[in-house]
Amino acid sequence: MKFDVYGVGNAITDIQARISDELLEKIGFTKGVMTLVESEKQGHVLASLEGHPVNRCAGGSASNTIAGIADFGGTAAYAGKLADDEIGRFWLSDMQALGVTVDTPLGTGVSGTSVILITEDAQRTMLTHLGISATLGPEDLSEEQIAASQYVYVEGYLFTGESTRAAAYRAIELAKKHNVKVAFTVSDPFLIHLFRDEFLKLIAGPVDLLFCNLEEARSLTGKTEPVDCAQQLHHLAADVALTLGGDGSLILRDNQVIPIEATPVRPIDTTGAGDMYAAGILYGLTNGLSYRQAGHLASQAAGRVVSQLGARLSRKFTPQEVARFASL
Ligand SMILES: Nc1ncnc2c1ncn2[C@@H]1O[C@H](COP(=O)(O)OP(=O)(O)OP(=O)(O)O)[C@@H](O)[C@H]1O
Ligand SMILES: O=C(O)C[C@@H](O)[C@H](O)C(=O)CO
Repeated sequence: MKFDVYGVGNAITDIQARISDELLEKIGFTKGVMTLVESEKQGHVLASLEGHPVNRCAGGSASNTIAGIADFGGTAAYAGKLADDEIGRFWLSDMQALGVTVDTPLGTGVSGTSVILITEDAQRTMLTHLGISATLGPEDLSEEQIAASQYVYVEGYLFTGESTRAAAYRAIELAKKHNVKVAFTVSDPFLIHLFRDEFLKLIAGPVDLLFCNLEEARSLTGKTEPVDCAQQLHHLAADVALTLGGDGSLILRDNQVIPIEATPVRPIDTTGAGDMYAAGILYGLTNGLSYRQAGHLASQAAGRVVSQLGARLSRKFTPQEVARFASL
């Protein structure tokens, strides 16, 4: 079996609710970022959502990207840790239904969940309890599957734990050993405050393709203008995809700046926008598209996920749509 992409991440199930800014303020978490919390805290927050419809959906940053690649018709494998509980089995069956290879055995404990609060501006605020996902370690990776992949995709969230950080480094090491490209997503601005030097070392070292959003790029570079941020990062990494929310994205490749427009949509929920964008780029690059074509596909895919509730596409792309969007 050959894979377009092998993903490594915290396997998380999302529990989503749409709430007002007033309620978010009352709950008291920073809007737009991910905060790690204990499950008791999640329970208190969920209890305070009385009367709000709550929806459940498989999630996790790298796993959303891997699911997106499968949605386009790509081949993918994933390493992430789930418990043998109702949520873990739900997550796994969702991934397997997409044809994604996940060989990490279910463990004992509690599966990771993220309570995602979506405000009227379509922004998402995430309260994540990692549970067993934090125990993913180097031993959970498949060297054989990594060697059979074109890219390994590593999420920055893995750096919040010793075991998951070791898994990230091992995945990168195995990728390099087998001449597999390394793609890395910064994941969240708070991680840069904790791991700036480490991330910069990775970006200037083994990372072949970097994904980040504008806030992350500004924080990494100290620059303000998107193109200045992207160019500075491109001095470090061969390929850079800088996302700019509703303003689209910039792809930098061979000292060339490729601007990609956003797809005009009515935003409902931005959860997973960056993840789905990465799916479009990675699917495109591993399936013969140019960087510009991959960017168009990524923009269409991210636009679709922004115009619906949840991080996974509720309506998949047909092969005809993939071909049409990629040729724009
Ligand atoms: N309002 C929007 N309208 C259209 N497309 C959007 C909008 N917001 C985001 N996108 C698309 O999604 C891509 C990624 O968005 P963004 O830069 O917000 O990433 P992100 O911060 O990583 O997202 P998230 O963390 O919410 O998943 C953008 O480059 C764009 O293509
Ligand atoms: O970053 C996002 O917008 C969402 C995801 O990465 C996601 O679904 C997640 O990490 C929580 O499960």
